[in-house]
Amino acid sequence: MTSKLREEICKIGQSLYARGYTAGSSGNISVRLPDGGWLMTPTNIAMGDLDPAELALIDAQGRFVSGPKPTKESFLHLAMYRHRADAGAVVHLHSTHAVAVSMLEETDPDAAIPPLTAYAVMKLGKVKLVPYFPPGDPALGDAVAAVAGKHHAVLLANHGPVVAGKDLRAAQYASEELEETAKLLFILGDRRYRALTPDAILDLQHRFPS
Ligand SMILES: O=C(CO)COP(=O)(O)O
Ligand SMILES: [Zn+2]
Repeated sequence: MTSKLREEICKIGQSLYARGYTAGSSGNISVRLPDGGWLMTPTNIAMGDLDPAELALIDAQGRFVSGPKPTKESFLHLAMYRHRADAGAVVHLHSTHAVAVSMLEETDPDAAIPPLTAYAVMKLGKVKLVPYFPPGDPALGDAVAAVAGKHHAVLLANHGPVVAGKDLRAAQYASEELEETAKLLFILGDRRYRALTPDAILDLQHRFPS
């Protein structure tokens, strides 16, 4: 069970890295274990270089158990889980277009990604913009904790998205949807566009309850 999860974390990390969803040593992944603990990616490693035997194990109390030193954003992941009992995995990326959206003055802090497509609405809900704090700063965890109960997808200002899902695939798919929707925003640029109407959004929420 754990070995399958370890392989899945690395496979998805490698896939995200290979397709340019996060670069350098940025990004991290965590998965909740059946015993209440977590597997987390190590700090300072490219997602393309993840090794199933080299993941950090954290216990149900959030204490480091074994493996390499976990991501410096471990408290940020734990903040998401603490406020989302349904979350089985969290993905954090520095995906380029989403980071760019996080810096735009015009970005709505309560709905950072507009409802451009059905999948953006279905996979993300309303994306909350969280103010800037340095990576690894505990204040970042507090800021995410404050909004995690209402938002499973948040965008850290001048940094990148943090997305929780019921399992790792769900968190991956939602993270990709966030980046692709941010990319659409820039493709549209200054042109006037039609986003989904409130009625269309309600209809999607009814058809695809999260
Ligand atoms: O994205 C990152 C910091 O925000 C990467 O940090 P880690 O290498 O510690 O996971
Ligand atoms: Zn980061």
